[in-house]
Amino acid sequence: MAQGLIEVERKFLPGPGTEERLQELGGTLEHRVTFRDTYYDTPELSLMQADHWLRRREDSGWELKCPGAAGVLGHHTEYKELSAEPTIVAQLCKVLGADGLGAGDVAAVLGPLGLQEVASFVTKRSAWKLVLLGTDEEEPQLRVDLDTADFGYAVGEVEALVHEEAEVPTALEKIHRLSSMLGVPAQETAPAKLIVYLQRFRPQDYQRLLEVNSSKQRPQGTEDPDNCLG
Ligand SMILES: Cc1ncc(C[n+]2csc(CCOP(=O)(O)OP(=O)(O)OP(=O)(O)O)c2C)c(N)n1
Ligand SMILES: [Mg+2]
Repeated sequence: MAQGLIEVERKFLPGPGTEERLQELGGTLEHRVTFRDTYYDTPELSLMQADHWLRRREDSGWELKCPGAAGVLGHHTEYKELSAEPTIVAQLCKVLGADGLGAGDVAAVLGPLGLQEVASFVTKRSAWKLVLLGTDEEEPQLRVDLDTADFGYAVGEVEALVHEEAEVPTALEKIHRLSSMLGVPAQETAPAKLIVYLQRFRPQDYQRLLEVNSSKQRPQGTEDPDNCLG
């Protein structure tokens, strides 16, 4: 992925007819791929608590997702994706309040920053692309990923990659239109694979994240329909 693009996406729960529906809508299957993601954080989950998500994806290298202007908003999320290692290291140092580690490899700063593996799982993905007919602008093209993680959780995402914040509203409008054409209920949200992994295999970490997010996002005593952990 090109450096610093903004990923705008909406997750949903795919059904048995989702691929057929994508074909009916003119979508083309780009590829089916299998990869392992390994996520890293401090023992206190300082990165995740700051809405930063560091992972090494097999065959793609290091990636850091940082919140965009919206972060998690209602049913969609907006993240900047960093993939150049010096940029990732600089951002990690900033978030974790560390100085003087230079701008080297991510692997070299894991130890000094106290980062360790917190989750690792394999995803089988079918990746689709689609141009919505009847829209004035072809860009941004929409992508739909249908993922199944090796711990038995399936999730889809409709996403657009844009270069700047000004393009986000158009991207969102298209994402919502396609989601509706795919039959995704307007109010449906689906958690990220990593969040379900933590919920199942690291329940204390999951609880900790939930508490931090709840206290950040809502006034005391109110409901939390848009909790960013989905
Ligand atoms: C509903 C919701 N979604 C995401 C987040 C934030 N978040 C949780 S885990 C997480 C990191 C994993 O992101 P995700 O898009 O689920 O991973 P994946 O689809 O495998 O990667 P891609 O190929 O798209 O780059 C984020 C950003 C959130 N807080 N709430
Ligand atoms: Mg995604």
